[in-house]
Amino acid sequence: MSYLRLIQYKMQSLAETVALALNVEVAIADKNLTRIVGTGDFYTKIDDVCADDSLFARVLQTGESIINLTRDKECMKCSNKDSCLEFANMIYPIKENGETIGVLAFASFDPEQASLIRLKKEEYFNMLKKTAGIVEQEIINIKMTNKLKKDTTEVNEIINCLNKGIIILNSNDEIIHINSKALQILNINISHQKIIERNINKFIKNIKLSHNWNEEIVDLWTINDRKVRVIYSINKIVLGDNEFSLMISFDFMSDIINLVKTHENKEKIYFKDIIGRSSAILKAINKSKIVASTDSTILIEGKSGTGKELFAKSIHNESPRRDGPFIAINCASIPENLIESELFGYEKGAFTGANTSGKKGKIELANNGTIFLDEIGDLPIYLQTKLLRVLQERTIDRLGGEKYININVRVISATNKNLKKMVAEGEFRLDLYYRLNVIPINLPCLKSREDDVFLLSEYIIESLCKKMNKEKKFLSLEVRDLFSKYDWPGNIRELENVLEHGVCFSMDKFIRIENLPEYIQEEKNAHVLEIVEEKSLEDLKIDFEKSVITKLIQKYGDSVEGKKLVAEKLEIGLTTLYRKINE
Ligand SMILES: Nc1ncnc2c1ncn2[C@@H]1O[C@H](COP(=O)(O)OP(=O)(O)OP(=O)(O)O)[C@@H](O)[C@H]1O
Repeated sequence: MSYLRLIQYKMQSLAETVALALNVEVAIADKNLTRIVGTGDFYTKIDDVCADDSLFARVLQTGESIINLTRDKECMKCSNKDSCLEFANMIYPIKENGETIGVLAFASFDPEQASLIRLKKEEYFNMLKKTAGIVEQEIINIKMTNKLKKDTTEVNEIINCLNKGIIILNSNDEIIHINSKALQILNINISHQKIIERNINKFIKNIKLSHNWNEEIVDLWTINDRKVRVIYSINKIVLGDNEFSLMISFDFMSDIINLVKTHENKEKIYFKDIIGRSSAILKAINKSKIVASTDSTILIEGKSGTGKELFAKSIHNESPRRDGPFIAINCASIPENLIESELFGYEKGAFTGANTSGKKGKIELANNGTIFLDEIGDLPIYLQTKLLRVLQERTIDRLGGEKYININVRVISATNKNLKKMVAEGEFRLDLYYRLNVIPINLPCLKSREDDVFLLSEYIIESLCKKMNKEKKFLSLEVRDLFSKYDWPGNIRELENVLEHGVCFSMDKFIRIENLPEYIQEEKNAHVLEIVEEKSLEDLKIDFEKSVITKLIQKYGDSVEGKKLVAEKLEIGLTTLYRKINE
């Protein structure tokens, strides 16, 4: 629809006023030569299309005005000349951005009117020009209004998409935009329309608007007599003519904390980050890769430090839920009286000390993602029943809540306890055990993982050296020997700790026994005693000689120069040293 059409009624009334004041008839035709406004004889011809060889058409084509006061040769070219009743007319182009989009005409249908126009030609032409100017201005206004409406809709659309509360104020601190998240956070029982143009202080009592711009501020706002802890920032937006508005963006502090926790857990770990080539670990990785693409409930069993959390994260990050949250909760590390509210959340006022606005539980936070229930064997038996319902019905009810909330989570649980034994002893619900143990994944302990201890050591040492800004280090032969004999009750976590100690205290490129924590060194002595009891004195002498030579070569180097030094230290000839090395 053309802009002229949009302002048709307004222009009709303008035309009637002008016609009355000047004693002429007025018409406006649009770009398609359709008459859209008309007074007098023109009125009955509204919506008629003018001839395309008419004067209207010519003004449209050339963009030049025409004054035709005598029905002279100008009219002869018009195919409508025989039925035309006009005695005189003047036509002016209506332009928008330099383009002619219509025409405005003054015309007379009786001789008296015509002689008036002829008499006051200049004044009439001036009025015609001014009236065309009014029409053009009106078009600009309607365009601006349309654009503003569109901009407002766009701004609203944009700010509604933001996952933050956004309020925009004008220079009188009145709300001119507010997004749905803000309405939700403020929990104000008032419609969007009713809040617009109301002063911000009516809703947020103690908001400080004169703060440093763009800085994140943590503060307590009073909303509906509730104190709410928020983090907010204010940006000043300068509009034309020194008009400015303020944009307040804010969040509940508790939401931010939950978000941070969620992201902490969402550290991107994939199967490729799980180090190991032993058949036992490869079996676990392959099984996990297959189940990652499904939504099945998984139970990861393994001793402490075997990588249960690492597996849970990899499964999540390589599952269709990878873009959703990964929320971990350790059932053993939270005091028993807090587990229920941590897991299931609570409604406001559910118990003394509860957050006044209620709180989402971890399961609810994991909606559309994965909940990782670590150390599930430590979940108190009365909560096992509640968890069972979550697994069966996929709904939760918050503490003190009256309604069930639908949730869509994948459950991965982990344990280092023998759940089957716990079931037999009545410490774990059998039905819950079956629900959790749909796909069991068993993680092998480090001791049973063949040479993985060295592969893992290499990987861990490399990342530790990078972290500590040290040159690349290697395990000495003695340490390798110890590592392969040690039981590793703390599995990979223990290996990480032992190596951190080693890297920290090693002064050259080898990590030696003396660089390791003392309890491991004692372990070595225990092994020595075992060995002493098992071997003859002659064998022990050979072993000792071998370890001394190895150590000295590690210290002075494998070069001829290094070996000369070693022979000197041991007060033996170089040939004897070579023979011993060969032996
Ligand atoms: N295969 C592996 N490759 C690399 N790092 C590993 C591997 N397995 C475990 N780790 C590392 O060992 C440490 C312990 O792993 P994780 O926390 O996943 O074990 P866990 O079985 O969940 O332990 P816990 O039962 O004590 O909670 C982590 O730092 C982890 O990155």
